[in-house]
Amino acid sequence: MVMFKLGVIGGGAMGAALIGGVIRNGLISADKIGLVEVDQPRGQALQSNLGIQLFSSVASMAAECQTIILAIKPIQLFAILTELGTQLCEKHLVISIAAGVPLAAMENSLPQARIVRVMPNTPARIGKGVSAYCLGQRASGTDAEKVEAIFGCVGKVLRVSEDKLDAVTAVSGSGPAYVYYFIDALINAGVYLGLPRKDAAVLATETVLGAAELLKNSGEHPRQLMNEVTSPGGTTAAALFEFEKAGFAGLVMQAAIAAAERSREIGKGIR
Ligand SMILES: NC(=O)C1=CN([C@@H]2O[C@H](COP(=O)(O)OP(=O)(O)OC[C@H]3O[C@@H](n4cnc5c(N)ncnc54)[C@H](O)[C@@H]3O)[C@@H](O)[C@H]2O)C=CC1
Ligand SMILES: O=C(O)[C@@H]1CCC=N1
Repeated sequence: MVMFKLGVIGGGAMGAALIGGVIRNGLISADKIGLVEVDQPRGQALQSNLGIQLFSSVASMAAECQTIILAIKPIQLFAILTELGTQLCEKHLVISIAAGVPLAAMENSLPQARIVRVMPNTPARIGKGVSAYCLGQRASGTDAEKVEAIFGCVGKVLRVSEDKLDAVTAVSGSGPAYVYYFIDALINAGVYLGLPRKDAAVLATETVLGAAELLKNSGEHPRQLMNEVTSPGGTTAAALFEFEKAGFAGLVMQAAIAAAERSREIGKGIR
């Protein structure tokens, strides 16, 4: 258990996942975690379910919490930075998880605070996330340790340079949605072929989980593991031929490249 108070602005999908993980892992006790959430019923539900403190303004939070996570959408971020600007001093560490928004823009808005940018993902909800972070100019090695401790509560943590964060967003930030898209399609294929939807869902989900675990644990190349499934003249070869003809690999790459490009646009304030 560490002795700092953590403030979170925005208790949505990611904010709630982070708070839950930090409490579950015993890094910070619930009474040392504060939340500002404009959606009052949501804020109150998180307060009563998790035992955290609700603040009515970012100013009151900043007066009590020197480590603050910004878990609002990029479009909401600058209004919050403006509100925070006069409240923060060099003792504050601000951690932004907003997609696209560069450190320099936040450092301009908050000239005193130390800032870190992190890109987590939604499996953080069950402690199976992966996050990549980069330090702002004023942030220290101690700040890096703090970020690793917080995000380590919800999964793996990597440090990268800021120029890699759009790519990280495209691969792991948005990545869970690509995987669900694929699983959903595989379930529908099973249903088309006559499986009950419930069975198709178990088969598709366990297949993705098992294949990912095997890839991770074996250390083998994905192609090697693909070859292991693909018998000469067999069923898998027939399926993979269809993927090849449709340009599936190129499509996945194009989709991720579009996500990275959108992250860069968000960084430039393009709606
Ligand atoms: N959802 C995802 O997969 C990921 C999201 N992110 C980033 O995390 C951030 C949050 O995203 P989500 O949690 O998905 O969004 P969300 O919409 O689920 O949560 C945002 C929360 O902020 C609250 N909020 C809005 N304005 C506020 C204000 N002025 N003061 C206090 N609370 C306010 C909303 O009521 C909502 O509960 C975004 O910047 C996004 O780019 C990063 C990685 C993954
Ligand atoms: O779609 C988005 O903008 C956010 C960032 C990464 C995942 N979701």
